[in-house]
Amino acid sequence: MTALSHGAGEPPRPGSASVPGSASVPGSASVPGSAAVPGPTSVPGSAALPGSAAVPGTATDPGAGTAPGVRVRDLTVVYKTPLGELPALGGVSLTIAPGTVTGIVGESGSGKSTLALSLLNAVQPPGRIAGGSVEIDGLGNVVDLGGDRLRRARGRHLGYVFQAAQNSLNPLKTVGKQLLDLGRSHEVDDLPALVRDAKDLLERMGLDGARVLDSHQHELSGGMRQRVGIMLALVLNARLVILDEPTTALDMITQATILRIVREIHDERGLTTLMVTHDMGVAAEVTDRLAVMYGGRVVEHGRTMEVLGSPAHPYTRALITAIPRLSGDTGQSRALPGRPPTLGTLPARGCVFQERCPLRMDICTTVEPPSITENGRTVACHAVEAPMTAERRKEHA
Ligand SMILES: Nc1ncnc2c1ncn2[C@@H]1O[C@H](COP(=O)(O)OP(=O)(O)OP(=O)(O)O)[C@@H](O)[C@H]1O
Repeated sequence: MTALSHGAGEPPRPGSASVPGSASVPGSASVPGSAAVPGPTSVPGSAALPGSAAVPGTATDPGAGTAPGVRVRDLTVVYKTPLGELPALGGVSLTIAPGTVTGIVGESGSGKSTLALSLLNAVQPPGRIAGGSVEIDGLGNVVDLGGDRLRRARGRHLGYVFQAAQNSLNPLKTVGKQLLDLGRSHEVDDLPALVRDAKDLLERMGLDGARVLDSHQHELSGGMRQRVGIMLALVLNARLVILDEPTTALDMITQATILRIVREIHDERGLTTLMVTHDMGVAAEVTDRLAVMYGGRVVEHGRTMEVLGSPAHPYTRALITAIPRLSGDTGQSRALPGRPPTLGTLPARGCVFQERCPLRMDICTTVEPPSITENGRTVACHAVEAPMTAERRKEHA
């Protein structure tokens, strides 16, 4: 997990426990030690959609108003370690269809937060994007964006909440004051409408909107602050929303409720949403597509119900078997044996999952499996690929 630090609008450092104030909030003036916010200027696609409380007076932006698609290609992100630069993402490719909610699941350290940060070009030292591209409709390749263009893009197009959102607010200002700062920094000219939208969002998430806007950070519980973080990510009406475990301070039932509400807002406003989660149950309920990560790779990606209903990759199968309510048999559920790799223990060659894989073959120790896509499902596994190839041969015989 990761946090988006604010102060200077600096993005977060994945994996670093020491990131101050995290979850973030697009746009807005930052105050030292405050939650802040990279990315200024105007509000993304504010054309009102049915049911949405759109932000009025916003920019005329070519990418605004429609849900963007995202194409990640061969993305490699490395972190500097005592052993040298090691890849946290090793050539990830992932296509996110416009208008979908895509869940990213996988054990701790699999690279979920690093991937989410890369979509904002927000990987911080000691990490860096070492190769590949992230094409976002209306924005282009964000890996090539920098400086003011990048800050503007984050505000206009990208709403985001990173984990630990509860620590990201400015302790010196009320939430309402921070909301107004956010609106001004994005050139929202109807600030009263922005406040109405914020209240509406907070109330949908079960809070007293007026009271929360009048409160300082210390007057709110962790779960309330996380909901404020979600509100701030949505209130500017960005069309691409990136949520990295935004509800961990909430109990399980409230988490599920809030994510259901996020899903409703996604549908009403016509967004593209990426949601990092540890919770496969939540993923099953609110996502359209699921990408399963392991060792800095996307090992399987497809329609959520298909991935969960008939997992192809042995890692996906193991993940599902480890969760009783998904495997449907509490007697059968068991923890995945072994440990996920760290940057220093990733196999130098072959498949990243080889050490824990029940289907391991000789080739798995020497050749990295390619990602093969069939019928909307992408799987990177030699053991899965062999039967698929045989099937294809039969079909063409
Ligand atoms: N600042 C850093 N310096 C060195 N290594 C890092 C740093 N941040 C992340 N990593 C490493 O990169 C890999 C991917 O980390 P990342 O935080 O993206 O995983 P994750 O799947 O989001 O994990 P979690 O579920 O625990 O948040 C891990 O091995 C992690 O230890």
